[in-house]
Amino acid sequence: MELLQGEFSLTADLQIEEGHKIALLGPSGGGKSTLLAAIAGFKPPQSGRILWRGEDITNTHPAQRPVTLLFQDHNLFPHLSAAQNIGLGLRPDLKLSRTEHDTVARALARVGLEGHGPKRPAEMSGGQQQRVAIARALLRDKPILMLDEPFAALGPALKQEMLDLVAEIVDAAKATLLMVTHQPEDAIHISDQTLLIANGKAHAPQETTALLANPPEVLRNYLGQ
Ligand SMILES: Nc1ncnc2c1ncn2[C@@H]1O[C@H](COP(=O)(O)OP(=O)(O)OP(=O)(O)O)[C@@H](O)[C@H]1O
Repeated sequence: MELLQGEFSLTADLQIEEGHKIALLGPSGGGKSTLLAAIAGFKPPQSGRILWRGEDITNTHPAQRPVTLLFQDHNLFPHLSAAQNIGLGLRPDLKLSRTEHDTVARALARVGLEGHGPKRPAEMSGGQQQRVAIARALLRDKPILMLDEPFAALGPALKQEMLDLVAEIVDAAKATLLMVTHQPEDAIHISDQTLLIANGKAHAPQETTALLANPPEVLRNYLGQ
């Protein structure tokens, strides 16, 4: 597919195999967020198609796509509590059953926020807010989870913990993960494949360790090697 955006054009001619955990790596402005937005249905391509399990979803409404997309920030509704924000992942009308309330409580505990359910985002730190957003994304149970630099606001220890949690949940659900990161060590930590995007071209995913052991020039420049 090809997507035009002002002066910028993104081309992506590639296939992603289900069940992989894929890091998106490449220079700022290269098109990483644009690719995720195209897959999620927020930016329509000018030409080409996006297929999911052989079905053309190029014109499918974002809500109907098999995808959850989590941004670095602006993920939570400020007037809702942490528990309500998570509950939205289960039921958009928030009419939760007792079992669903329990699921929300477990999700909060899972991201280390037991007892924080009644708090509103403004009463929480940036990292705590992001953990709430992650809890909701994980509950949505879609086959593709896309994270756009999700852990930038977290300290190193917490970031490792969250990467491990995401990996564990993605593996358990046999889901596919696409995660934008600027940290090669995060790519090594969580991904088995890495998709390089530079200068508006998305390359086919390659094995992360092999790619980073022998990076092409554009990746070497980006990594400062
Ligand atoms: N709404 C827009 N209108 C016009 N151009 C845009 C728009 N949004 C982004 N761009 C341009 O598209 C290009 C790709 O942006 P994109 O956000 O996908 O890059 P990125 O690889 O995610 O960068 P970063 O690592 O800095 O987040 C950039 O050159 C950017 O200036």
